[in-house]
Amino acid sequence: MRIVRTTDYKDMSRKAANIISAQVILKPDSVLGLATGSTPIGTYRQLAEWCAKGDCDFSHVSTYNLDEYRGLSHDHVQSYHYFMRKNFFDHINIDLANTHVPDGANPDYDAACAEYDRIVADAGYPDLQLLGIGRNGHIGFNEPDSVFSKGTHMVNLTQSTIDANSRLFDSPDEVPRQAYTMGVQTIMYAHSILVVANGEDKADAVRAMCFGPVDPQCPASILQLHTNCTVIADEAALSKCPL
Ligand SMILES: N[C@@H]1[C@@H](O)[C@H](O)[C@@H](COP(=O)(O)O)O[C@@H]1O
Repeated sequence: MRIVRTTDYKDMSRKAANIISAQVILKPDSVLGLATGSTPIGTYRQLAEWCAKGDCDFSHVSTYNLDEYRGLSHDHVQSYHYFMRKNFFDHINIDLANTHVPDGANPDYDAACAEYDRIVADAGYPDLQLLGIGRNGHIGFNEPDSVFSKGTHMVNLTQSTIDANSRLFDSPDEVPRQAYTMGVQTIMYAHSILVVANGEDKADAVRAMCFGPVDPQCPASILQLHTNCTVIADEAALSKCPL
């Protein structure tokens, strides 16, 4: 696991965007695994800026998002389908047909999850998987558990995740209680992984991810076993790490 320290959120976002941009320059038909949350927004903005200048071409790229709330339509403003269009896809030259997000609108979770596993596997798994990290060490929506999850599956969100994500909804009651997420094993199949983290409220999770025991109680800790994983984090997020 490589750890890159950045001064602040902007610096983190630019460095992460540089790595994604290099991936796409070196392999124009890259398969990218993408994440939601507030952390990667700056990375997406930077990439969109470079794309507008002609420095980064997404026309042959395909994308697979980690997760989606169960029960939200694709155009619901809090859905991750909507989030990705608003924060990234609408601002780059990607073919929307090549973008994929688990189908939270399909109430049949077995079918929705099996279908997503199939298309991610058919794509050969991401060349680069971008990840944020939850305050409790979750990745995608893989919450602390007694085992590491495998393929795409439905999860019941923990109260701490519901509380953390409620800032994006009008009221906590509106936050969906369930989601579909790629499993930890699928995430580990990515050929390279890039984790972005900023702010003091991520410091415990970042310490557990990078220096704690590999334990499903901190799902991100398994990334220590990935052979090509880079963590880009600001001073505050790294403040509890023994560096
Ligand atoms: N499912 C997403 C995760 O993929 C994301 O990493 C996490 C942290 O979000 P933020 O970056 O807003 O702290 O939030 C959500 O739970």
